[in-house]
Amino acid sequence: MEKIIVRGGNQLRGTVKVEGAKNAVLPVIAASILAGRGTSHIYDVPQLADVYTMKEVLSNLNIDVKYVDGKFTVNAEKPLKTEAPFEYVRKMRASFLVMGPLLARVGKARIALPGGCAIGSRPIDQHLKGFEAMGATVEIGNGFIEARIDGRLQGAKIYLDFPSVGATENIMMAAAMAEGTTIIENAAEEPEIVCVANYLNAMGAKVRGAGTGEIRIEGVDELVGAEHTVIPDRIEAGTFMVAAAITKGDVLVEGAVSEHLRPLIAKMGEMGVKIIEEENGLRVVGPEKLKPVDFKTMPHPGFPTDMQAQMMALLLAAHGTGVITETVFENRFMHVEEFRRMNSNIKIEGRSAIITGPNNLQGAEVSATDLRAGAALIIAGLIADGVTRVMELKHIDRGYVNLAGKLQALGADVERIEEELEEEIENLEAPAPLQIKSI
Ligand SMILES: CC(=O)N[C@H]1[C@@H](OP(=O)(O)OP(=O)(O)OC[C@H]2O[C@@H](n3ccc(=O)[nH]c3=O)[C@H](O)[C@@H]2O)O[C@H](CO)[C@@H](O)[C@@H]1O
Ligand SMILES: C=C(OP(=O)(O)O)C(=O)O
Repeated sequence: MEKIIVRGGNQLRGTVKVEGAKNAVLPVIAASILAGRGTSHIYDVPQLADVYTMKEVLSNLNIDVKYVDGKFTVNAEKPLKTEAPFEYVRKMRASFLVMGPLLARVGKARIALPGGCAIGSRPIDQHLKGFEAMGATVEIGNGFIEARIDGRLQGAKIYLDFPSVGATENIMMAAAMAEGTTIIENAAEEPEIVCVANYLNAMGAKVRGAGTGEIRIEGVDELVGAEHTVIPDRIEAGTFMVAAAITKGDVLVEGAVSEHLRPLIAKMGEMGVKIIEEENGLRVVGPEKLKPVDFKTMPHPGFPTDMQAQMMALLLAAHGTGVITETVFENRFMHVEEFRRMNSNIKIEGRSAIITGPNNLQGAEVSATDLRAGAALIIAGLIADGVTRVMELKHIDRGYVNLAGKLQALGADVERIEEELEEEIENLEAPAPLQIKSI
């Protein structure tokens, strides 16, 4: 089993480059199913476990997919299969994003039910409500959701009860080839939605208003393959920003887009972190003494839930008490137990975590309960006394390319290692037992 080993105490310095956004590339790859003609070329595709899972999902649908050197090529001209089995959906909930495109292209999709995950039950009722409003029938049974439509999906007005990112994307993709106009009200406004809409439009779709709460999609008869570059990953960028700040470091996060990071920049600024906009990214300079802040996670442009755990790590180092309220997911505080193993003072009251610092963090063996929790534990390890060992790296690999290597390049004492190898190194380092010869 692999683990990441962090020895605290080093300041981060230098430049780190941000990858293409995981949460944009997954729906973009799903959207490429809509092209009945031509090949799509998608650039800046990060080498993540989730990208490989999505590649498998598409191959399984009889789609030709190639992924070489950050470029993803998709050709969906052959007759499509319509099923995404549990082995994929279990690994990655975003597999469910193929439902909208399949319904639009072939009028049928059978996808395994996503089920719950570490951060909450995560229902998909808003996706299904959208498809039903567009005329599809939806049946659930034997662990699958099957949606069908005779003929084409029909444009509809759909009000989302919550601005769900996935539901907005799934409905937007389905509506791109529906008959007539679809209006999504209370749509999610995340930058990733805009990235998907731009790709759809490059394929010939007519999507307007992405990035606002009302998206208007005029359905077209056909979409064709197109070229598209994925936006930089604002959550990866934010993760390095926090890592730089906690070590009182000075790091240029190359490719970070300030427009996508407003809530994080504001809150880190309130904590005393200096964030300077440079031509090619954001430079982050950590202060001697961090101040505490309160914040609530919210849909964009509110504070992103995907940065909550990393910011909790930063609050552990702040002088005073800060309160984090998680409103997007009902159970996204699994990392608190792991932080406690590192000697931290955190209280949970309902949906809020109360963090009092500064904490004298101690290295410990901890588990990445989800991908952001994993990143947050590594960040805490950067200032902990002694050695932090982070396990369950499969979660981290879903969303971060070479996180340990990138931190190491910035000067952190971080390495990724096989458990057996660590034992061997420890044995080598241990002093040889004293030999007493009998006379
Ligand atoms: C691949 C991807 O892009 N993942 C992101 C996406 O996930 P995802 O698209 O799954 O997140 P949603 O915005 O859909 O979910 C937000 C909340 O709405 C609820 N909900 C959602 C859909 C639905 O039909 N019914 C319902 O009740 C969820 O349980 C959750 O409590 O947005 C989340 C919120 O910013 C991020 O944390 C994830 O990193
Ligand atoms: C929760 C996340 O992703 P997913 O929706 O893919 O689980 C995340 O990226 O933090």
